[in-house]
Amino acid sequence: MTREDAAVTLRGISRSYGRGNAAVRAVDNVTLAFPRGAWTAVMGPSGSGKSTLLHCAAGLERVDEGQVLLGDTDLTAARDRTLTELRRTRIGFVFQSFNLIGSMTAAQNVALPLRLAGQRPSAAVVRDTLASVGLADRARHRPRELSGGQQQRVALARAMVTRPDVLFADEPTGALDSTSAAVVLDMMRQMASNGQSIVMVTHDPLAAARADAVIFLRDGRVVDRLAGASAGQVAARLTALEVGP
Ligand SMILES: Nc1ncnc2c1ncn2[C@@H]1O[C@H](COP(=O)(O)OP(=O)(O)OP(=O)(O)O)[C@@H](O)[C@H]1O
Repeated sequence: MTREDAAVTLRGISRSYGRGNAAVRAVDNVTLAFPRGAWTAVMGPSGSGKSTLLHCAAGLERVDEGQVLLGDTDLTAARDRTLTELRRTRIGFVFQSFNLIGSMTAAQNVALPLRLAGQRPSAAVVRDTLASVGLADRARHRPRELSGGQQQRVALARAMVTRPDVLFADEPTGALDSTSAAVVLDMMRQMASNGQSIVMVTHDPLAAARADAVIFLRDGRVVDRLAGASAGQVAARLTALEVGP
């Protein structure tokens, strides 16, 4: 894959926590490209470094070694201010716990990234973005007045309103029942089909099977990759890694 085809390129990245005997190499010399316009899932046993990898790729955390490129932009060389700006304008993030602001309506939550970027969001943009996740009629509702699935859809709309280069998702269906999860995954599938690059960490083989490809981590390293796999194939691979040598 050339650099032009990659939404995010990781070159020999490592990230450790702690010092001395207590040091943990959460991500260990990973080289990987997340293709542009594709949905990639990241799986692996608990503690294999999935969240750390995602946070490093999204510029939420610094790497100790190696290089992270967002398109052509070197995040590792960026100063903190530049990185904050890049995160606001070119990266979208959704979390397991939604992270909406409770005192704001759905529309205000969706408008927030544009406001933070110094723009005055038009009502039409906010309305259209909420409509794209099927929540045009919930614009004035606050998070506590919405179901978990609806809250995650507001979070998706908030992440997408800036038209980010990459949408990062950390366990986006982890707090949802299976019906709400399926709706959220359908929306992410639609976004990917429209050309949105997505990188998603998940424990759920059903969620991973909706992605175009699945990367498997163990002990901070990439150990396998499946493309177009069924949920059963993904689950079997994950189980083998969890019990493997
Ligand atoms: N802030 C931190 N301080 C110390 N150690 C950490 C920190 N964050 C992660 N680690 C360690 O780094 C390793 C990888 O953690 P990480 O959260 O990236 O794994 P994960 O695959 O996302 O796990 P899970 O599936 O359980 O969420 C683990 O051993 C973890 O204990």
